[in-house]
Amino acid sequence: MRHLPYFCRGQVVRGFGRGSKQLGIPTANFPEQVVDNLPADVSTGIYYGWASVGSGDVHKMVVSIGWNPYYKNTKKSMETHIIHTFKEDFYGEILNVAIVGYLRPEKNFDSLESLISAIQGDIEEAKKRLDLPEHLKFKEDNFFQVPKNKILNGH
Ligand SMILES: Cc1cc2nc3c(=O)[nH]c(=O)nc-3n(C[C@H](O)[C@H](O)[C@H](O)COP(=O)(O)O)c2cc1C
Ligand SMILES: Nc1ncnc2c1ncn2[C@@H]1O[C@H](COP(=O)(O)OP(=O)(O)O)[C@@H](O)[C@H]1O
Ligand SMILES: [Mg+2]
Repeated sequence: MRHLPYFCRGQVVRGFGRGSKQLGIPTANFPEQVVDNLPADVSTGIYYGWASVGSGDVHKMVVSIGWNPYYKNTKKSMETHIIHTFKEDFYGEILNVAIVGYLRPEKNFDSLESLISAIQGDIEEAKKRLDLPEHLKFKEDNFFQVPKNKILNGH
């Protein structure tokens, strides 16, 4: 496993629309290119860390990297659930993430309910761990100090 933290940003794209509708847990999906550029030593699995949208506030997050065995995806995805209630969707905006810790490997489940409760467990565990000083410090990292014009008008 790579030495964390791992920082990355990219545009939020559409996935299969399952996160909100089937699970009640929306996940902001990164484009294929961002997923393909993950270092080989960032293994698939469920991680936690910090995230912000554009130049917005930094929130706790959980992120899933892999093939979603429950849904048997054929393409690897990287999906971030931000632990915050947003007023509206933010497709097309830049999502900034700092992955600071690993929770567990991806698993298959025998029901949707079991998948949902596993994810809810991940969220509770992430909330606790992110309060530890060793993780809390990354909330203030320079990575998140992005000037507005740089990220809104792009690249
Ligand atoms: C914290 C977290 C843990 C997850 N764990 C698993 C898992 O163990 N197995 C799995 O098949 N999918 C897992 N998922 C992925 C969900 O299946 C996925 O978010 C859902 O299919 C939504 O996909 P969509 O963005 O394409 O709509 C996890 C997602 C999150 C946010
Ligand atoms: N707390 C949140 N965390 C992640 N995405 C959120 C959140 N609140 C709203 N969203 C929006 O919901 C979208 C993800 O919903 P989801 O059902 O997973 O659809 P998709 O399959 O298109 O990724 C995100 O792209 C974002 O615009
Ligand atoms: Mg999603």
